[in-house]
Amino acid sequence: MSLNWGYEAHNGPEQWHKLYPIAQGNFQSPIDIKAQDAKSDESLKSLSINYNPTSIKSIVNIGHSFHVISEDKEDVSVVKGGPLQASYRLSQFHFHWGPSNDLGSEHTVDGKTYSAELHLVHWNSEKYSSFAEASKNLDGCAVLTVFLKVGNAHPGLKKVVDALGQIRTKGKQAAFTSFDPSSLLPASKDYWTYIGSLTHPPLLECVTWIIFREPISVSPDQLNKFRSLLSSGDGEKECPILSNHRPPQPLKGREVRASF
Ligand SMILES: NS(=O)(=O)c1ccc2oc(NC(=O)c3ccccc3)nc2c1
Ligand SMILES: [Zn+2]
Repeated sequence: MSLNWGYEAHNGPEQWHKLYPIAQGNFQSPIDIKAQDAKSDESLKSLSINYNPTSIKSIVNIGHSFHVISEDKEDVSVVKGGPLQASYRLSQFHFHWGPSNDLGSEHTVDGKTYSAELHLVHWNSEKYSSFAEASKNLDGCAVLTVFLKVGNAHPGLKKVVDALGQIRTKGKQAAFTSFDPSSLLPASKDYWTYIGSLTHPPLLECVTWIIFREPISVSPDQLNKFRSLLSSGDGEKECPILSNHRPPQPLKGREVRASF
């Protein structure tokens, strides 16, 4: 496998360990959450999520997905509380999806897949000075995760989906401002949490995962707009991003806690 890892048979999740041996590590993500094995933990505080729409700046096609970039030079959009021992700064958010609506999420719940999964990526700005530095540490990152269940169109997703036409090909970037990521969170803040990794290379084991139990809705048309993004660059043969989800990885004895 060359350095350009992806999600196809020749460069996908089953090949990643050849260049990234940590892929076979003991704290890999995603996982299948077995709801009845999750330990209800009264000591888990409620999450304090404070997002400021002014921190959201741009949207970029990174080839295997798209990122909505948050300005992270200061603590403007942050999450703390819950399982976190520090304040974590929002760096970017993105989604994972599949070729059809019956799969696409990375985490699963009792074997159930959702149509897509939102990751809001944060890094510990109390201890580290950047995502890159934080990602080298077990307490470096926190990812808030929301499942997307196919059904009605989600109003909060509309602005994101409508911007995808401006970043159709790999490397394209567009201004994307005054967006409140909180509009993508479910009403209930019940969550599961466990220690794991980034779900694609460099697969670093630096993430406190916080996964909301309640999904938000997404319409088939909105999902098709995700799939209309191209992994190919301008002028190249068009190659749509139909799948960018890693399958669940071995739990290796880790505990999953529930806030509810
Ligand atoms: N699917 S995931 O586990 O949420 C996941 C997986 C791999 C990731 O690599 C990065 N890098 C940056 O955000 C970054 C931001 C600024 C500078 C350098 C890197 N975020 C990731 C999230
Ligand atoms: Zn992700």
